[in-house]
Amino acid sequence: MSLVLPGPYNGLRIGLLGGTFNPAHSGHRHIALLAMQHLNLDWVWWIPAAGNPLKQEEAPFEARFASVKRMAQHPRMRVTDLERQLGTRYTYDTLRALLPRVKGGEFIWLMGADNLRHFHRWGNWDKLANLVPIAVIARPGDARFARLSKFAQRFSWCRLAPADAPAFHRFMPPVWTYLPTPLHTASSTQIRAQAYQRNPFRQAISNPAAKN
Ligand SMILES: Nc1ncnc2c1ncn2[C@@H]1O[C@H](COP(=O)(O)OP(=O)(O)OP(=O)(O)O)[C@@H](O)[C@H]1O
Ligand SMILES: O=C(O)c1ccc[n+]([C@@H]2O[C@H](COP(=O)([O-])O)[C@@H](O)[C@H]2O)c1
Repeated sequence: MSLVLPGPYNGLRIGLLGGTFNPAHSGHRHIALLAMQHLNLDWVWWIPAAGNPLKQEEAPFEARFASVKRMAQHPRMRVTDLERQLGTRYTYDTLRALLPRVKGGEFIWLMGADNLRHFHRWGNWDKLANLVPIAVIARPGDARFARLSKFAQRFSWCRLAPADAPAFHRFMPPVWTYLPTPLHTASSTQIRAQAYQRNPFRQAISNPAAKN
């Protein structure tokens, strides 16, 4: 199967920012910009999830994709429907399908600190950590959940200091870092809740009350 990639990758360092993006917001852009800066990324590829295995009641892919397009306007950011093309939902499956097709590129998985807390519930989470370096970016919330997470404990031995993270390429995964960057409070849940208060009928497709 041929894959339409969002841009060049050979010899380049690319951050992969997967997300449900229901909708994309300025917090996502904030972490994409910080990751670029702290990890010396050439590009950030935003990957709207085909369907997050741990979430229900997502808005249609097309609407989420369009919201990412608006938020990712930057000369070194691209949006891709890779998961749609690959037919994958689990990140492990996405990366296993993608990485062999983009040899010559250096890829880093980007995620907010909230995802560390439940990372051990992701499909093949420990094998996933063996596929790519992972950069975790600070997010408001109780930092203990990240610090005490199964992931942080299991992989404590291969955690790099933030200053060493631009040298990810010198290490075989598993390797990860936690970037204690300035915080941004935006959240999709909050945006959906505000939209719902303004007009409950129009928002029925992603009623925040249905999430928990
Ligand atoms: N304000 C933020 N600061 C840091 N990371 C964030 C922030 N918002 C989202 N992220 C990260 O961006 C990625 C995609 O997030 P997602 O699309 O789930 O947004 P969200 O605001 O967390 O959504 P929801 O409120 O619906 O759970 C995740 O890795 C998440 O941790
Ligand atoms: O593979 C999994 O089991 C898995 C579970 C939860 C989330 N993910 C991925 O993690 C990324 C961020 O998810 P989210 O819910 O924070 O938007 C997105 O690309 C999801 O597809 C992946």
